Amino acid sequence: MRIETDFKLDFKDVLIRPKRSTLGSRSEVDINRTFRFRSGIDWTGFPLVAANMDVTGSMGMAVALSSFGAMTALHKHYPVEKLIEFFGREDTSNVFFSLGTTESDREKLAAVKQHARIDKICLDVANGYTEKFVQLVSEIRDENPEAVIMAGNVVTGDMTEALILAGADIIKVGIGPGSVCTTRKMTGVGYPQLSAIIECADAAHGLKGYVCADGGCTVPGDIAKAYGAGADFVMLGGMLAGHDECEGEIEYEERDGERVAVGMTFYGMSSDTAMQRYSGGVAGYRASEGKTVRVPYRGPVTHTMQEITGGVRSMMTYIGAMRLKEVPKRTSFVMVGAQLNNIFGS
Ligand SMILES: NC(=O)C1=CN([C@@H]2O[C@H](COP(=O)(O)OP(=O)(O)OC[C@H]3O[C@@H](n4cnc5c(N)ncnc54)[C@H](OP(=O)(O)O)[C@@H]3O)[C@@H](O)[C@H]2O)C=CC1
Ligand SMILES: Nc1nc2c(ncn2[C@@H]2O[C@H](COP(=O)(O)O)[C@@H](O)[C@H]2O)c(=O)[nH]1
Ligand SMILES: [K+]
Repeated sequence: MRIETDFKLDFKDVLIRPKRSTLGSRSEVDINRTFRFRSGIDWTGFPLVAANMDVTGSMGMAVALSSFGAMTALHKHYPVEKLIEFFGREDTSNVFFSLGTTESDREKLAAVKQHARIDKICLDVANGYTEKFVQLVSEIRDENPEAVIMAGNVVTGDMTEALILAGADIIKVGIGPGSVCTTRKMTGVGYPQLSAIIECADAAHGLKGYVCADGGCTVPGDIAKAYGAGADFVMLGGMLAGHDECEGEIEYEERDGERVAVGMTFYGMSSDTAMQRYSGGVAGYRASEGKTVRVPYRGPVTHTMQEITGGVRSMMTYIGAMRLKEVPKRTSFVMVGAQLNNIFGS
């Protein structure tokens, strides 16, 4: 047994220190960034990604976020016909095709590729530390030499490097920080998300790779901190749940004779709910590592996206970063014991 005694940080442990700047307005900053991937593909946009979860990784979300220049990783449970139709019809430069480790996921990708161009792939597993996963990344790279490949999840520099060397362009970072995740509770495994981003970004950038901070953002300021820590992309589940563009039943209540939308169910992809839906239950040797919650109904995602982009723009003027790419260089974090005044709620 060994103990690492460095203190590792989460979003809640830091604030970003303001710096003098020449920027006069939040309209002057550019939240878009251009990436050149080693496959040769360029992408320009606001590097935010809707998570490949049933509720948020929807085709409706993909269309809505695209209008903000942001991305969506579709969930992996769409039937092949629907994917062929979608990838054939829409501009999909902001859309990831997601797959896990099963042979049927790969067959689906192959089938869709016969009809449409797939140039962004998200290879997503709970535990990115297995040799099998490294092997899978390298096979998917061989089969898709021109695609941008995002792969994860991991939380340390060594595994970030291994997956980039195996062929991934973007490493997805986060084990256990998610809003409907119970991995830390069930397994005791995890890593504080801000430190994970800092350490994985350092490793990835040294190899000309990128990182996507996945999970744990609860407010726009957490997204700002993720960019400050070196995240090239930020993935959101919970913050995008509850909107019209999500997949899932909206719940209604009668209020004063009127039927009003009040909530929506949101669940982890490793929860009982997901396992009942896709695997006919929880296998005997494992436990669920996700929960099912009811989130308030929040209307169209546009308003939430405006809050997010507005928050990021404002952060950039506070630290004098004209472009998103400059944010980590301009970021000094201060460690804090408390950060929010909750007298009227959070
Ligand atoms: N970022 C995070 O912290 C987490 C994210 N998730 C999300 O939920 C989705 C579904 O997860 P899930 O159904 O658990 O599995 P995955 O779909 O990620 O992985 C399944 C494969 O990995 C093997 N595996 C080995 N060790 C583990 C482990 N510790 N946890 C999970 N699988 C393992 C499984 O074999 P076998 O079943 O035989 O063990 C199976 O072959 C993931 O794709 C991810 O999006 C889930 C948990 C954590
Ligand atoms: N441990 C688990 N993690 C999960 C599960 N379903 C999804 N996830 C991860 O969470 C993020 C989204 O995080 P959020 O804080 O923005 O909501 C998602 O991308 C996955 O990596 C799960 O069942 N268990
Ligand atoms: K998680």
